[in-house]
Amino acid sequence: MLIDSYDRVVDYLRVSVTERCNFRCQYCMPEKPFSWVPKENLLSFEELFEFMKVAIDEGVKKIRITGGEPLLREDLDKFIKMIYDYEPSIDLAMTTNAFLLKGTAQRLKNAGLKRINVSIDTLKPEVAQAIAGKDVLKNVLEGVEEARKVGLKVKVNMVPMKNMNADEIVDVLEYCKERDMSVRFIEYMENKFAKADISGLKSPELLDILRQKFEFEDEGFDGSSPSHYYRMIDGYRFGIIEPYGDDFCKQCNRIRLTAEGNLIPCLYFDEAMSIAESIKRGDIKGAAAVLKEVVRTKPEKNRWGGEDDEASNRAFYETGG
Ligand SMILES: Nc1nc2c(ncn2[C@@H]2O[C@H](COP(=O)(O)OP(=O)(O)OP(=O)(O)O)[C@@H](O)[C@H]2O)c(=O)[nH]1
Ligand SMILES: C[S@@+](CC[C@H](N)C(=O)[O-])C[C@H]1O[C@@H](n2cnc3c(N)ncnc32)[C@H](O)[C@@H]1O
Ligand code: SF4
Ligand code: SF4
Repeated sequence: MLIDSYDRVVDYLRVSVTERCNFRCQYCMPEKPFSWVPKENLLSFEELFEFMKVAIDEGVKKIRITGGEPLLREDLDKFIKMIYDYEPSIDLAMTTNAFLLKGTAQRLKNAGLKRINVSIDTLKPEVAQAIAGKDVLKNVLEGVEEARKVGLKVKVNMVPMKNMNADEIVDVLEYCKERDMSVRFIEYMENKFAKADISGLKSPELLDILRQKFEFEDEGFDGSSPSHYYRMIDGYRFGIIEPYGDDFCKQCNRIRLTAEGNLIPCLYFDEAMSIAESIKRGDIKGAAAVLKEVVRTKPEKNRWGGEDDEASNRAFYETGG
């Protein structure tokens, strides 16, 4: 079992398979194109899998494939099948923008993927275009329908922003509720790659808007999910992810692996250790030692909105959010 210095059990590995993305979301990516990490620096799926076996053997029970946009990486279904075949009981999930999901959902499901979290920030085509930098909404919504049809469990993430999509909070919730998909509203996290003038809605503002339309009760945190959950009278649950509080850090169970093989103890901080060398050498003991060291050095909590109002230097498209 992997246990950090604050007695937290680490059993959730988020794996970013690429930092590349077909969207340029205002809150995540710079507007101007930039140079990506060269493809030769990426670990192959076989190499990533070698490390994942180590992590599973050490006690990881939940694996999330993310990015950038994970569906941009070829043969993702084969990678998912490798993980599933090694340990079918793993909670095997993916976070995606869903643009390419219509043509891939069935293959991913057949390979062993159990559930997906999809970003839907708006239901208006022109707003989707403004946020993502291209006309994406039709593909996204078709991708979600296909995923549901093939039997993947779907959750939705929305980042509500003032003067952008804040007036659609109720609409997005209703869209999800009608389809029995849980929605989580994510407070915008400041980072140096986002468009400078974004102003995100904070939890009290979100709750005020939702209370005008719905009745619900505070359910608190659910296990180790970063989301604070609320339950409506009819049983429907929605969540709010509040990184500016650090409540969910107390039960943090996660580490992150980038496509280049950097193992990251905390989403907020720059620190990371590479497993690439050990894995390429076939040094499984070395990779396991790096994993244990990263878990040992996991910080207690983030510093978003701390005394100095700090913002993260980390790119979410690199770490996978
Ligand atoms: N500050 C902080 N935010 C996080 C962390 N994990 C997830 N988030 C935020 O929550 C967003 C949604 O996460 P998802 O990729 O959907 O994964 P998840 O919430 O772990 O998924 P579930 O297993 O379905 O609960 C991320 O993109 C981040 O914005 C974390 O460790 N710290
Ligand atoms: C980095 S993306 C990667 C997966 C996929 N491309 C997607 O968008 O779902 C993962 C999550 O990070 C969230 N995210 C990115 N930048 C963020 C920010 N500045 N604040 C809050 N959430 C952010 C997105 O909304 C998305 O739900
Ligand atoms: S949030 Fe996801 S879809 Fe949007 S730019 Fe970042 S990685 Fe791409
Ligand atoms: S900010 Fe760091 S410590 Fe807090 S939940 Fe996220 S990864 Fe864990």
